Amino acid sequence: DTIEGLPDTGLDLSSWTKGTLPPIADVVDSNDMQIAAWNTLSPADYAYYRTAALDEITYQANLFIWEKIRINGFSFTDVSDSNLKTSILGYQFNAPFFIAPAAQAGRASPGAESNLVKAAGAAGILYVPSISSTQSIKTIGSAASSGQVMFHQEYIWSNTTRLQSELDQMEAAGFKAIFLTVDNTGVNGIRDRQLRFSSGGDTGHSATFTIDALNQLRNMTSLPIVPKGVKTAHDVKLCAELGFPAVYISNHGGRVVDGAPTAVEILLDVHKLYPEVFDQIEIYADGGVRRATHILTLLALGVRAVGLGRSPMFANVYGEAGVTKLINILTLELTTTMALLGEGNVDGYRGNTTFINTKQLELNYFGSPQDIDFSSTPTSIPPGSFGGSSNTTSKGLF
Ligand SMILES: Cc1cc2nc3c(=O)[nH]c(=O)nc-3n(C[C@H](O)[C@H](O)[C@H](O)COP(=O)(O)O)c2cc1C
Repeated sequence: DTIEGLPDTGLDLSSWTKGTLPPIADVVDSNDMQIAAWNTLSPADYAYYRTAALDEITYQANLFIWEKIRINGFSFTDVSDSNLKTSILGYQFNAPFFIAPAAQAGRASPGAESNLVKAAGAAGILYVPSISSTQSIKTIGSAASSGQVMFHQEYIWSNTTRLQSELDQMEAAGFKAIFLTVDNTGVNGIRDRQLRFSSGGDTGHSATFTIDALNQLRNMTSLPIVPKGVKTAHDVKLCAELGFPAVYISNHGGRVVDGAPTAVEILLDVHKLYPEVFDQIEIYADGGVRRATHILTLLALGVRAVGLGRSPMFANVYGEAGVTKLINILTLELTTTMALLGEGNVDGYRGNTTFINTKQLELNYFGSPQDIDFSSTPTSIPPGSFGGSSNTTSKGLF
């Protein structure tokens, strides 16, 4: 039997009591974290995290797109060394995945966002708190360990006084960049599970966020801005042309436009239509990432770093220890999978489509397998250009 439509990997719930936190030792992967949260949280809190827009077609597509992709592994290579180090906007982190902005961490644990800050800081990975967090910008910022780099997410509020004040608070609290979410154009998506069980989301999103407004906003902060929630190849190209240092491909975990393509499909479109973009701008992506294989697939398609939305929120039912366990699970899955694929260095995967076969998906998405030129090398921001300290440039080994 599957729970919540997730793959059946043999999790035994027979000793669990509904409404009680199960032993953390029972959790062996990110899907188990979701099932532990489903078992523990109130229906309202669980629905708030789990919900997605309308018929949840995009939510499901995010989770199951990976089934249409085959991963190629190579023998006869030396995989005795492992390296996951990844620069994001010129800052060094220990893994190619980060904790994406997701609202209201306090629904899972009284430690709320601070738990995520501490787990990310100890592991040396990036956390990007949401502006709709339980805790304040300042409280989240002050939970950081010394030298820990965080970015902050922001929405485009129609109230520019609020917007300016929040951007100023983020800068003052030491955040190094802004992920500006551009997919809630005036409104949130309509989410049935939230309507049935939970309370409404934030309001006050600007419905007039044109390129002129965007240019005004760029003058409101000295921090680098990365548009998040870009969901067509067209807008990826536009962000490169507008001179952003990076762009974040995301359908918001299926919570905004039901029917929107997955990050994988958008990336295929970018390869087909605007392959030069990979040499111009850093690309981040998220949606349905639950396994190391999902991360490596996105890297092979030209992504620099991959976001985790729901999984860390679910893991937070165990507090900081849960988030740490989730990070450790994904790190071990990554180093194991990379060794088995014959390339122990994460830089060897970026933009290297030798590792993936997307023909079945291309047939499904474009009507026929494409002759896409996958030869471009994804870009990374040069050291120091956005205040970053150390940085490495990616170079494929194949
Ligand atoms: C409960 C929840 C709250 C979210 N809140 C925000 C938010 O405040 N700002 C934002 O840019 N994205 C938000 N997102 C979207 C995530 O940043 C991310 O794009 C998405 O969750 C990735 O998909 P995944 O959950 O399948 O990993 C939220 C997602 C969830 C599940």
